[in-house]
Amino acid sequence: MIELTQVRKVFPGGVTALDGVDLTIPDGEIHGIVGRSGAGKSTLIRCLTGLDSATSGSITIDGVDLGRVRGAELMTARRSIGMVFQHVNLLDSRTAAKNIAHPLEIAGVPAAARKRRVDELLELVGLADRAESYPAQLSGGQKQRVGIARALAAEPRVLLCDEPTSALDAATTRQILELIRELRDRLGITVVIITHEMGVVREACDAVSLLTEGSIERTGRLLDVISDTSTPLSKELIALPPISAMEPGETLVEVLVTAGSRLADVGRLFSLLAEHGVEAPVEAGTVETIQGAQIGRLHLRPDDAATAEEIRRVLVEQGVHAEVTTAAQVRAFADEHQAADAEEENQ
Ligand SMILES: Nc1ncnc2c1ncn2[C@@H]1O[C@H](COP(=O)(O)OP(=O)(O)OP(=O)(O)O)[C@@H](O)[C@H]1O
Repeated sequence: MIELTQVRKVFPGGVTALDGVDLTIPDGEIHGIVGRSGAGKSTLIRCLTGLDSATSGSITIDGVDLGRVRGAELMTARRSIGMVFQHVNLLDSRTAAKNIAHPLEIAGVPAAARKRRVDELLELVGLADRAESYPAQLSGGQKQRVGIARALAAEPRVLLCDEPTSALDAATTRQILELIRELRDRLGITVVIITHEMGVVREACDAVSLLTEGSIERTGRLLDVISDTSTPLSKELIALPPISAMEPGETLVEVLVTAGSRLADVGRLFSLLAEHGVEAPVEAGTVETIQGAQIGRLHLRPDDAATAEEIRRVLVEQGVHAEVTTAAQVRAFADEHQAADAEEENQ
C-alpha cells in the first residue's frame, strides 16, 4: 500500500509545489493522477521515488516510511519501485535484452540468473523474439515494452509511470495500457500513472486523483468520480466538445447516464422521452463502456425552456443526472475558463 499523509514540498525559492497531499493507494490498484501543468505531478512522483524528499509529511510504501530510512534501507525501498517514463532512454549500443539486463548488472546479479530473468521479462512484455534487436530497430511501442521490462527487472512491488503513452499513437497506447493491466493481474503490483490524457485514465485506471495546486482535490474509484457531477473531473473524464454558441433565451439539457440510473442502456433514453411526448435533437454525445458499465454524456437542444424542464423532470425520475443550462450560464462558464487559461499562460 502507498500512503501519503500531509505531504508538503516547498522549494528553496519558496514555491510550494505540494501543499498537504493525502492519498492512499491500496495494493494491486492502478491509480491515475491527473492535473493541470504546474499542479505538482512531477514533484509528487520525485518524492514517491525517493529522488527528492518531502519538506514535511510522510510517504509510506509497504510500511516503509521513505523519509525515515537511510543508506542500504533506502536503496532497498527504492528498488521496490520501478519507473516508466514517456521517453524510454534506452542505451542505443545495447540490444533489448542487454538494456533490460542493465539494472541487474548494476545490482550485481550473477550472469546465469540475469539471463534467466531477462528471458522471463522479455516473455512477460511480449518481446521474446526481439531480444537481440537494438533500439533503432524497435518501434516506439516496443521500446516502451523494453522500458517496462527494465523497470520490472528488480521485481518491484510498485510501478510508477510518468506519462507512459504520451509519445505513442492511439493504437500503441491501447496495447501498452493493456500490457500494464495484464502485468498488474499477473504480478499483483500496484501501479501509479501520471498522465494528462483522460483516455489513459478511462482505459487503464481503477481509481483516479485530481491534483490541483499541490493538493488532492478529488480522489475515488473511477466510476464513482465519473458519476459525481459536482466535480469538474467528471466532465473531463467523459468529455464533449465545447457547447456551440447559444442565443439568449435558448436552453440546453446536459445529461449524464451512469450505472446508477434505471435506464437499461443509453438508447432507452430516447424512447422514454418519446413516451412522455418530449423530444430534443442531440447536439453532442459520447457513450463508453467503462469497467463493464455503460456511461453516456449528452447535450440535448430542446426548442424551448418548458420542454427542457420536462426532459429534465422525466430523466431525473429515472435516476439520470440532467441539468438545464441557459445561454447566460454557458457564457459565464466560457468567460471563467478563458480567464483561467490566460492566467495559466502568463505563469
Ligand atoms: N526545482 C524546482 N525549484 C523551484 N520550483 C520548482 C522546482 N520544480 C518545480 N517547481 C515548481 O513547483 C510547481 C509544481 O511543478 P511540477 O513540475 O511538479 O508540476 P507538474 O504538474 O508536473 O507540471 P507539468 O505537467 O507541466 O510537468 C510549479 O510551480 C513549478 O514551477
